Amino acid sequence: MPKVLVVEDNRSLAAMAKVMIETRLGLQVVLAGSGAEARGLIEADSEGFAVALVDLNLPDAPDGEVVPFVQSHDIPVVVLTGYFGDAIREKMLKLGVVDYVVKKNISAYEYACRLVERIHHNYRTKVLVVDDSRSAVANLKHYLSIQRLNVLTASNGIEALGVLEQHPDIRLVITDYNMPEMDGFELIQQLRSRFAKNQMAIIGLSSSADPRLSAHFLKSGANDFISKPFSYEELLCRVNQNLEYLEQIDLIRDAANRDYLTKLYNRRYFFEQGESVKRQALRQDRPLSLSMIDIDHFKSINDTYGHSTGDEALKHVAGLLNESFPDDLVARFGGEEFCIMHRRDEGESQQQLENFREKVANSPLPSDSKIRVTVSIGLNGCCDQGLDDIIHLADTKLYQAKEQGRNRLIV
Ligand SMILES: Nc1nc2c(ncn2[C@@H]2O[C@H](COP(=O)(O)OP(=O)(O)OP(=O)(O)O)[C@@H](O)[C@H]2O)c(=O)[nH]1
Repeated sequence: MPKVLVVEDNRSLAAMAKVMIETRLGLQVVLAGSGAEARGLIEADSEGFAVALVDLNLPDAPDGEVVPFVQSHDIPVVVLTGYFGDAIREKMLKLGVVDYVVKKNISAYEYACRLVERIHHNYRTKVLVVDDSRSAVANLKHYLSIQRLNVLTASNGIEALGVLEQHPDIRLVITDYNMPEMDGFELIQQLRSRFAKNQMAIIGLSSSADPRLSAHFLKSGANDFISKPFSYEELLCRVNQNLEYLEQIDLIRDAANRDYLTKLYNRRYFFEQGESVKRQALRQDRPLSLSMIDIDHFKSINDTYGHSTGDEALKHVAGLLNESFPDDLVARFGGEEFCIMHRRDEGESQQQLENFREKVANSPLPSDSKIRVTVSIGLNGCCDQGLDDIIHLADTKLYQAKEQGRNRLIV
């Protein structure tokens, strides 16, 4: 699990930051009460810290001396300071800290917590910078790298489209307006024909004094616009805002696609995705198979131990499904019934499903070692029938498994 280092001599503030980061972000926090302790922890730690929150004024490092040391170990730093002035701001930005937070009240810690989350996500977020000026690209790359974003570059629109072919998971494009070959507007139009606004953010960039430019960028499909020259902080805020917006949309989309209790995909998503997995497999001539899985005598679990134990059993089986079929499309179809689209043929799936069936039968519920459940399974190959028909065939086999005594697989 990624770790966060909090360097703070005030114990209650340190404890508050720890609770906030651990409960909200699920990241592990390591506390250091002094500069010396921070140095010791960093030197002793081989895995490294994803980010550090560093108090500027420590008894043994009263003037931010810890900051360069932390940075020299390639750890991004968010500075916490009780006092704020232009001199400190200049000094910290020159050092290349991610941001500085004035410790005025709890909202300062909430902001710091959001920055930690942002950096944590940025490690796996790709940004494309498109500008024909090498110095502008270098400057942006430097600023974005401070925030731990993965920066790709292109010097015009045509080159940018090529980079996107290689990296379709780019989440943010920052593009200049005036470029040879293909300018910023044409690039945005091309991008918008492939990526919707809630899939990829685009920030337009220009040094032109023409006031119509920002509106033109936004009308072309950009999410935002920055005038050159800009400060590091303006860039930070705009980039963060746009990425946060995309991630909120991802969360909403994900919540709509998943079952609330087990967090597996729901039936609607299974049908939506299943069709495209099927089409892709057909195109690439790869095998597929489909299984229906049902927990045996589930009603009696509810009746004997109560509904919450029934819920726990569902989550338990869902956990084993995730563990056993990490590459497949797994969904809760409703009640105590699950469906898997396996990216392999019947023979291979049969072996995997037998292992899974045995694992379920041998794994008691975490809360009570006396309670175990079993599952019945129907498995069918995926040929050129429709998804409904394949599900129906697997379902028929599942009922045969029930009729033949349960806790078994019928192919
Ligand atoms: N706890 C809990 N129970 C659920 C949930 N959804 C459905 N159920 C219960 O699951 C039970 C399914 O029972 P049945 O369809 O009779 O099947 P069964 O008892 O598993 O019997 P067989 O399938 O024939 O082995 C019903 O009692 C539902 O109320 C849920 O989200 N949580």
